[in-house]
Amino acid sequence: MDRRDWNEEDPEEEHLAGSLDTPLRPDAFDLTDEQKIEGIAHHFREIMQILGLDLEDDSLKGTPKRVAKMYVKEIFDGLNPENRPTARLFENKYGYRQMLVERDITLYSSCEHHFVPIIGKAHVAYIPSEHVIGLSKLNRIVQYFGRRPQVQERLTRQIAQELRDVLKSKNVAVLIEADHLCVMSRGVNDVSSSTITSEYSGLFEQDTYRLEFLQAIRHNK
Ligand SMILES: Nc1nc2c(ncn2[C@@H]2O[C@H](COP(=O)(O)OP(=O)(O)OP(=O)(O)O)[C@@H](O)[C@H]2O)c(=O)[nH]1
Ligand SMILES: [Zn+2]
Repeated sequence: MDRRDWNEEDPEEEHLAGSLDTPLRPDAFDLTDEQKIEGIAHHFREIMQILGLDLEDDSLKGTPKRVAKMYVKEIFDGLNPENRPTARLFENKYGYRQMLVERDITLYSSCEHHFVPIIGKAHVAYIPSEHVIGLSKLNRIVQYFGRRPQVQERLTRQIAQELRDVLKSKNVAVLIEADHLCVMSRGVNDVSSSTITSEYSGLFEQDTYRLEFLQAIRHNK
């Protein structure tokens, strides 16, 4: 049996293991956005027709195109690497060496199993060394990876990995608390449960840093 099933002796190796990539087809970028919108609108029209909806109806006739645009340009535009946020780094002239926590970042994503919303909050933290990052870029990174069909586990890890890459530091923490509409509004119809996922690396593997982070995100404004 794999040692790591029982004993996380090498946490660094552990957090780097596994595939973080959103599964994409090799031809994922062959079509332009306009071609994607046209294709999705065509197929969505068929879905609506099969459901028995009257596409001549004033209110419904624009829906296939509306949904297609929403997929390509809004809720799934994080599939397009061109939309990856550029992370503005500033020299850490202030010599700030403590934890920086950006908490309560609004998170919208979509469940890749049911294509319905995941709504929640992301909390991220890092410990600066040579550089600090523009605050809004933390929100933008969360937003970018949220705008894909996702499972919360992968979303959490993609955000953490991006922060490590951008900041060139392992000292990163990410915690997401979210409601899954696929759990709330259908299936088990549970409106009270929510899902918490996290990733800690570098100094955040240590209890003191992790607890400081957890305390910071629980504290009321
Ligand atoms: N691990 C994980 N599971 C998720 C996430 N979002 C949705 N799911 C689950 O994905 C599972 C899909 O299971 P299936 O049995 O194939 O789908 P289903 O028949 O619609 O399942 P029910 O939701 O139980 O009705 C469900 O249990 C969902 O709750 C997520 O972010 N992470
Ligand atoms: Zn789902």
